[in-house]
Amino acid sequence: MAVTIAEKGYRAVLRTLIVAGSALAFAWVGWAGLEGLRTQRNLAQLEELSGQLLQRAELAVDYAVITLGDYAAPSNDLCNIDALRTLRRQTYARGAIKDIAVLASDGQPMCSTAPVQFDLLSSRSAPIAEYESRNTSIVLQPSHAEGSGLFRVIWRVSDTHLVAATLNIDMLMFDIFPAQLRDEALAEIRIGTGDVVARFGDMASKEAGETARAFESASDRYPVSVALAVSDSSFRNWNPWPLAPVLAVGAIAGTLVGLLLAQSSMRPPGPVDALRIAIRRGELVPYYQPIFELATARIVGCEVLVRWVRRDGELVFPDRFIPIAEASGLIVPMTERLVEQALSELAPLLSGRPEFKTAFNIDPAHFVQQGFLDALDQIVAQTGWPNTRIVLELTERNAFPDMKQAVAVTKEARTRGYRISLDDTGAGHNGLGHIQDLNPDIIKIDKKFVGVAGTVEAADAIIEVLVNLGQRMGAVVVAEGIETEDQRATLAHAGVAQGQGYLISRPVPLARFRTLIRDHELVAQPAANDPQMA
Ligand SMILES: Nc1nc2c(ncn2[C@@H]2O[C@@H]3COP(=O)(O)O[C@H]4[C@@H](O)[C@H](n5cnc6c(=O)[nH]c(N)nc65)O[C@@H]4COP(=O)(O)O[C@H]3[C@H]2O)c(=O)[nH]1
Repeated sequence: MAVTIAEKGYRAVLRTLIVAGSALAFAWVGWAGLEGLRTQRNLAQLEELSGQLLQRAELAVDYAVITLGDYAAPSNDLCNIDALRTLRRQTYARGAIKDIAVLASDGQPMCSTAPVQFDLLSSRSAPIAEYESRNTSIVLQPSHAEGSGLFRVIWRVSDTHLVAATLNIDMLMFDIFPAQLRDEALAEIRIGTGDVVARFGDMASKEAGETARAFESASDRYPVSVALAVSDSSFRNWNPWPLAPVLAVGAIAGTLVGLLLAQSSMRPPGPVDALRIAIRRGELVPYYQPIFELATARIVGCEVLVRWVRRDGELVFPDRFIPIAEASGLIVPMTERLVEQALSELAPLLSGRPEFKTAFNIDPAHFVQQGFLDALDQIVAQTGWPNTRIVLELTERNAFPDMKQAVAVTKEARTRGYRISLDDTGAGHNGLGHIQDLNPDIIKIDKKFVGVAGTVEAADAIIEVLVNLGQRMGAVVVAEGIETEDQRATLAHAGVAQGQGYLISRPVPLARFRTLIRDHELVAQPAANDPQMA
C-alpha cells in the first residue's frame, strides 16, 4: 500500500517525539536516580560525622578518667608542693586537659594545677549541674559559659576524696566538617539534658525559615551527646554528581531505546491487524448497487458491497481483503457492522417503497455459526427494518462447512422472514445441487453467463434452465453484471425478472445511491407485464 507524503510526515514527527521523549525520560530518570543515591550517601556521611564527633568526645572523657586514675588513691597527698608540681607538668603534657584539681567533699577545690580555668568560667552564685555516667562515680559537669568548650570530669573516689579534670574540647571539632559544609552547618557537643559545651560552625548565614537536616548521637557510657545540623540547601548541593555526563549518558541510552521503540511501534501492522484496525475505525463502509426490474428499470432493492475507504481516501476493493477477513474470522464483526450501518443509512428509503429489499453477502462459514440468526435479529430489530425486506446472499463459490447445518439455518432464516438468495449460480462446483438443497427465494445468475447472453448459445441455454427452475420453485431470477442494453433486452426476453449491473450503476456510496433512486423513479416505466416480485 502506498504511503502518502502526509503519512510520511506524520510518521517522522511521531518518531521524533518518541525518540525525544525517551531521551528526556531516561536523562531525567538517570538524574533523579543518582540524586536519590546522593541523598542517601550524604545522609550516611553526616551520620558518620556525628558518630565520629561523639567518639572524639568519649575519648576525651576516657583520657581524663585514665589520667585521674593515676591520682585516685586516697592515700596520695596531691596538695603538697612537689606533688602539685608533678601534676602541673603532666597537665601541660596532655592537650585537652587544662587542669587537675583535688576537691573537698562539698566540691570546693582544695588544690589545683590551674585554679582559674574552670572556676573562672563557672558562677559561684548558681550551682553547677552534675550528670552521672554509667559508672556512677564518674560525674560530668558543664561550665556555665555555654559553648566555651570547657567541662569537668569528676571522679568520686570516696565521699571525701574527689579528683577532677577540666577539659577543653573546642579543638575536637576543628576538622569535623568537610570544607563545603563548614560555613553552613552547626555541630554541638552537649552534656546531660542539653548543656551545650562546645559549638562549631554557623547557620546564621542561611535564610530564616530554611529547614535543616539534624542528626543526634548519644553516648551510652557518659552523659554526652552530639547534635549536627546542616541547612537544607547546603545538604542538597553537597557532593553533586557531574551533571553533564549523567544527562548525556541518560540521553544516549534514552535515544537508543526510543529508536527501538519507534521502530517496533511504527512497524506497519500485518494485514489481519490492519483490517482489524480498519473495522474498529469504521473504514469499512457499505456501497450500494441497485437491483432493478429488467422490464421497467424500476429500482426494487440493492446489494450491499463492502469498500475499505482508507484514511487517505484510497478505495480498496473486497477481493483484496475479504479472503483475509474470512480466514481470520474478522468477517463476523465486519458483516455485523456493515449490516447495522447499511440498514441505518437506508432506513429513510423504506417508507413508500414496500417492495424495496436490501441484500447482504454472507460468508457460508459465518452463516452456519452458532447464534448467527439471533445476532442478526438483534441488529435488524435496532434499525426498525422488517426481516422480510432483508436478503441473505449465499455464494455458490465457497463450499458450506456443514451442508446439513446450512439447510437447517436456511429454513430457520426463512421462518424468521429473511429471504435467501443463491449468488453466482452456475459458477460454483456444486452444479445445481445448492438450488435443490437450499431452496432459495432468489437465484442470481453469474455475470460469466450474463456477459455473453445472446452471443453464446450455451450461456443462453443455462439462463433458460435457471429461469425455468426459478419459475417452478417460485424463486425470483436476478441477472448479475448487466453492462449493455442488449444484454438487458435479451435477459428480459428470456424471462429474467430483475438484474444489476453497470448498465444502471456501479456500486456507489449512500448519497449517490439516493440520487439514483430518485432519478429512476422519475423515469421508470410502468411494467407492461409485471414480472414476479420477490
Ligand atoms: N464486471 C462487472 N462487475 C459487476 C457489474 N455489476 C456488479 N459487478 C460486480 O460484481 C460483484 C458482485 O458481487 P458478488 O458476486 O457478490 O461478489 C462479491 C462478494 O463475493 C464479495 N463481497 C463484496 N462485499 C462483501 C461483503 O460485504 N461480505 C462478503 N462476505 N463478501 C463481499 O466480493 C465480491 C466482489 O465484490 P465487488 O468487487 O463489489 O464486485 C461486485 C460488483 O461490483 C457489472 O456490470 N460488470
